[in-house]
Amino acid sequence: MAVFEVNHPLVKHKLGLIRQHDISTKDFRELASEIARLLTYEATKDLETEPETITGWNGPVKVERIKGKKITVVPILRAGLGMMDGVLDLIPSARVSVVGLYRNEETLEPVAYYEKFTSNINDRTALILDPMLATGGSLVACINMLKKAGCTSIRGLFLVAVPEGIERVQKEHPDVDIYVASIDEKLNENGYILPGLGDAGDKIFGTK
Ligand SMILES: O=P(O)(O)OC[C@H]1O[C@H](OP(=O)(O)OP(=O)(O)O)[C@H](O)[C@@H]1O
Ligand SMILES: O=c1cc[nH]c(=O)[nH]1
Ligand SMILES: [Mg+2]
Repeated sequence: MAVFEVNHPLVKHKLGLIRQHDISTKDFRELASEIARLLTYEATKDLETEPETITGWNGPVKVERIKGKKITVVPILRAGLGMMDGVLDLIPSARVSVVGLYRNEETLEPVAYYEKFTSNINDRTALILDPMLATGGSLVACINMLKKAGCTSIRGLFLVAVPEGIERVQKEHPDVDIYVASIDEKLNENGYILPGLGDAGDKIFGTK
């Protein structure tokens, strides 16, 4: 498994803005989407292409098109929806598969409540979307659900992660690659990422 921390200046700048404590719902949403777009650019840079000849303005012209497995985007409800528009901006024809998970606030264990996958998920690369990778429990649960459905090619896109969550996923699912805008320091006693973003779901949905 490879972990890519995307150290692009635009990503760093936008992370600085999204960490602001009094950020509005509107700004948080816009920045989550913009960073997701930049992560998508990185997470798709090794997709294979194949040559094709099309008719251009002056006759035949050789172009390239993406070949191989098509993509399904997998937002983890709720907060993952905040990254979806940014990803679909770059991959507009991707199918969307949805996983509903919430973290029990006391045990920090993930609770699954919804699953709706695109057909033929075994023929697609899954791009899991979630702003936060904390203990890693939610990501491991989501990967388990995807693999059970037959998916064999999985990547995850996150705004912020911590080393312990990454290590857990590396151990349980060494075949899954992770793209993250920032690997932060640690979890606090309530399982929140420091310095982190706070509760990403609440910030995207305006529920606090
Ligand atoms: O790595 P973990 O320790 O599992 O924590 C990360 C999960 O917690 C958050 O979701 P939350 O449970 O707050 O649900 P929400 O998106 O509905 O707010 C976040 O969006 C991740 O899914
Ligand atoms: O810091 C965290 C950890 C889990 N979920 C969040 O929304 N934020
Ligand atoms: Mg939440």
